[in-house]
Amino acid sequence: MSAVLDQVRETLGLTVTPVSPTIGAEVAGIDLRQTLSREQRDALKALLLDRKVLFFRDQDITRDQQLAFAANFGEVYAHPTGGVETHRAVQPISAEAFKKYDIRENHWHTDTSWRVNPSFGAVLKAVHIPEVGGDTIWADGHAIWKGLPDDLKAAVDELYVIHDYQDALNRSGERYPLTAHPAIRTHPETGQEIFWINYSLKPRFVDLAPDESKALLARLYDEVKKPEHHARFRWRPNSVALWDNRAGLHYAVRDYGDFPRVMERVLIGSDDAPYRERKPA
Ligand SMILES: O=C(O)CCC(=O)C(=O)O
Ligand SMILES: [Fe+2]
Repeated sequence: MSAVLDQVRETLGLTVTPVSPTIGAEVAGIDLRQTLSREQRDALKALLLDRKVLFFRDQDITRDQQLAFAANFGEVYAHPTGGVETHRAVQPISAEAFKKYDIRENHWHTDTSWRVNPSFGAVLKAVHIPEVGGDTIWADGHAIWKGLPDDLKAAVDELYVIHDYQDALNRSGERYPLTAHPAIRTHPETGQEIFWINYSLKPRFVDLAPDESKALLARLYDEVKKPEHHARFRWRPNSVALWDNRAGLHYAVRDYGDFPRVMERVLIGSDDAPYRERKPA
């Protein structure tokens, strides 16, 4: 495992348990109710860059503490669909909360990709876990890119994808312009090539005919779905996840029937680091 993990274990007494070779780790030995020291914050940031998503158990944090934890990594962003009554930037994630939109989290997606500068990441807390099911899966965008067959890599390398939030929100009456991002982005901090297509926002490739675009997206979706690229998390009450939205995709599994499932999410700012142009392969 990476040097970052060894260093964090030694210097801060954290227990870091990777859940796959490249993505995900459970982190114990830290209390998210407390203000983080600079060393703790820097260590978690380094771990996050390395692991792409971090999981914490038994963190009985208030909404204010969740906001404060998120703020260690950037400015908190209030999503336009709104927050809980008491906190505008704590977004309820549940069937109930999404009733008036066409938003579904059981597509492979990235968060707020309709923005010119999408979010850096998010802190998600489990509030009410269904009796069965309701896991969340994160996919390593770099592993997806690396695993693409050469012809797919070449086909997608220079393409831009449309992110269409208007369609998802059409029942809310709000208006959003279309945004385009490269299908393969360079991560602004790690420099990794990241497969970054949001399948929940009616993706289509700029410069491809609709049929061609659809066929290519479908072939790529098969790559995204490969379990080898995934870290799957089984929630318990007071579980918390922190992910780097620039590093891959995620998917909330809708396998809990009518059991209620309630999560609360704090989005972390925009990814203000400039998107570097990718060097030709
Ligand atoms: O509900 C979940 O597990 C994840 C939902 C999601 O996609 C998000 O919070 O960004
Ligand atoms: Fe999401």
